[in-house]
Amino acid sequence: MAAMFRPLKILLPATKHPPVRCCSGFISRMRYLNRLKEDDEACAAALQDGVFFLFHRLSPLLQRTERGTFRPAEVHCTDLQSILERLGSDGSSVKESVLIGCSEQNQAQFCLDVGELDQAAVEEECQGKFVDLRKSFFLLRRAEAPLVAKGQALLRWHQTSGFCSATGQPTQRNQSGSQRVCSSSGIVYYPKMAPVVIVLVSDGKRCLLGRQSSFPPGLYSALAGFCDMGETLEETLNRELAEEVGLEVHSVSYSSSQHWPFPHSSFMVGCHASVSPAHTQLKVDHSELEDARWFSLEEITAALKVKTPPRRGDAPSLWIPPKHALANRLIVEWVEQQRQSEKVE
Ligand SMILES: NC(=O)c1ccc[n+]([C@@H]2O[C@H](COP(=O)([O-])OP(=O)(O)OC[C@H]3O[C@@H](n4cnc5c(N)ncnc54)[C@H](O)[C@@H]3O)[C@@H](O)[C@H]2O)c1
Ligand SMILES: [Mg+2]
Repeated sequence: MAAMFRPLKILLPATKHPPVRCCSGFISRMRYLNRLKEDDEACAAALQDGVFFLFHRLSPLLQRTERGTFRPAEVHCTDLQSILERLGSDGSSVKESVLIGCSEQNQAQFCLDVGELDQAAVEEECQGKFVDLRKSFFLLRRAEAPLVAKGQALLRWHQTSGFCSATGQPTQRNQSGSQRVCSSSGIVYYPKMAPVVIVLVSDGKRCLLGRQSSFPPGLYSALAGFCDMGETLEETLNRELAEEVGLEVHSVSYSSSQHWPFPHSSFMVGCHASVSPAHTQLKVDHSELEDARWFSLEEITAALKVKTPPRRGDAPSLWIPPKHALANRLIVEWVEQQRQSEKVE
């Protein structure tokens, strides 16, 4: 029988999600940002007083804090101009920055790739280090990682969208970097994200995780798949589970979402789904997944305690995606739910 899908519902109390910002400060910031996106002159003025996150060939610049943690280096516009001058640049590249946000102090935030400058010289000037995005994403705090990922995704989009796919003519960006327009046809291009559904399936006592052969040893994650053209989220979820593990689920609920920068920009929609304990047999498609298995609460609890991936030569042990990944959030939510239902029983 085909799986039945109820409308997606919010699984957890709203307090588990980032608070909805309802103060007037938030509204005015959002309106200011929207104006900067649309109005080239206003954005050019904001560049003169903005803060900049620097990248070198798409790797973000990080600084070590006194506590030994990492944060993205923030450079004020006037400091940036002097640094560029000292490194022999005329500063014209600043207008290639992309707008990524607005601080609580209403200061516009931009990202700039200084890939044309000597990497070590910029690092010395800024007392930081350019670190590959995959590494830096997991070194940063949960609040900062998405900002850096967003900046890198936008910079990458501009670097690869210089020409119109209809006319082959150059495209020109607006000042904020929120769009590009073909100089010949006027076609407007916006940054693209690929929608992906990620789902944690439970049979009531165990949850289902899988691994691709490209994953590091021992790493298992919730199952994920790109949406095909024309599909609803529920249809993608249904198809992916059928394709990858031969399962039909009987209920689906929405948890939360995230922008995922790897390997390119995806918009990940996280869901929970259930199967009845009588229909848990897996038929894994090994062309897609190296392995998929049901894991008990004890196994998942132990995996959540693994803070660093096992090193080469260590005994193989289960570990799951780190805390910035939506898969981790789904797994933590499932563990909380299991513990709550254990208390009730
Ligand atoms: N944030 C997280 O917690 C988390 C966890 C697991 C997976 N992911 C991400 O989810 C994404 C999808 O997972 P998957 O690899 O299992 O997907 P998948 O099962 O759809 O298989 C990937 C294959 O789908 C095809 N494909 C179709 N549309 C595509 C598109 N727009 N872009 C790229 N490939 C496309 C390609 O052939 C590709 O090899 C991956 O990029 C992965 O990084 C994120
Ligand atoms: Mg998949």
